[in-house]
Amino acid sequence: MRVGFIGMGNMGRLLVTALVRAGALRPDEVIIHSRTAEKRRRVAESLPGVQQAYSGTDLVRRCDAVFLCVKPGDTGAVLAEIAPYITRDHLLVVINNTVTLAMLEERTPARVAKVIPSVVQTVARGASLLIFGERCTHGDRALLVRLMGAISRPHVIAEADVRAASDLTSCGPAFLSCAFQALAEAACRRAPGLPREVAEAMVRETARATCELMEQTGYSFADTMQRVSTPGGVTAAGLAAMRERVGGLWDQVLAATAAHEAVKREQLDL
Ligand SMILES: NC(=O)C1=CN([C@@H]2O[C@H](COP(=O)(O)OP(=O)(O)OC[C@H]3O[C@@H](n4cnc5c(N)ncnc54)[C@H](O)[C@@H]3O)[C@@H](O)[C@H]2O)C=CC1
Ligand SMILES: O=C(O)[C@@H]1CCC=N1
Repeated sequence: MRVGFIGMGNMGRLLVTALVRAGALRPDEVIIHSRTAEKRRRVAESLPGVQQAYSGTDLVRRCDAVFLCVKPGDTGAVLAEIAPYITRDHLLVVINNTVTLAMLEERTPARVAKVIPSVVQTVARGASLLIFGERCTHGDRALLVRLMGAISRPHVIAEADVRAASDLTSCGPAFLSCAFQALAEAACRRAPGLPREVAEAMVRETARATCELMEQTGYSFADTMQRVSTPGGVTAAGLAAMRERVGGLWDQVLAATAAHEAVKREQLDL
């Protein structure tokens, strides 16, 4: 089995590194290509045994499965180069939601799938999303579940649900960081003696421990809120203030990502 990765930016580099370090792929099973030679050289040097391809077509000819780790807008150019060399024996995997499985199936005879990773897979944690096209075989499904299972908790979902689910899993680290940063900043405005880095560390430690508490006890979010809210106490007062705004806020955030994605999909040269 040879698995190729085209695009050695943040995500391509992260996936190759995490999969090899987790032992999900042997270095000699991995072939990488990136538009910038320096980027692929750096990754190959950091992972001895990983091979470099000198063009997209070189990579496709040498691989059974190919991950397209480029930005949605660069997918058309990559496909223009590699599509003539893609056969039905290839598994073609896209890692963004803007490019649809139907677009790939139309352009190539490959079995196609979508894997939505997350930056938290740098530490081999968090959720990933898997979406399989109709041409995928049992072996393709097993392969992607095994690979992503080595570095994350994979969830197989319908393509129609990916935008919102991806807001939880792949945009999630940014959205949660934004919310946590605002919480720490609000505390610092009220407690001038509290250094910002200390407030941010307090939020991180509390977030990590809250998740561990829920995992270990089986508490839901509602259970956790109830446990913390002493009757007549301060948490309930704070939650009442939050509830006025937070539902509508997240609806707006998810509407913004969906609208942006729709525009970008319209602009694809696919
Ligand atoms: N950053 C994140 O947390 C996540 C990103 N994604 C998706 O991952 C994809 C890549 O994102 P990033 O790695 O953040 O972007 P990036 O810009 O860091 O990396 C893209 C890489 O593709 C290379 N590239 C472009 N055209 C090429 C071509 N024709 N041949 C070979 N290489 C080429 C570029 O040189 C660049 O290194 C995007 O589709 C994004 O939506 C998905 C989940 C999470
Ligand atoms: O911001 C983006 O477009 C990518 C996709 C999900 C996370 N990062």
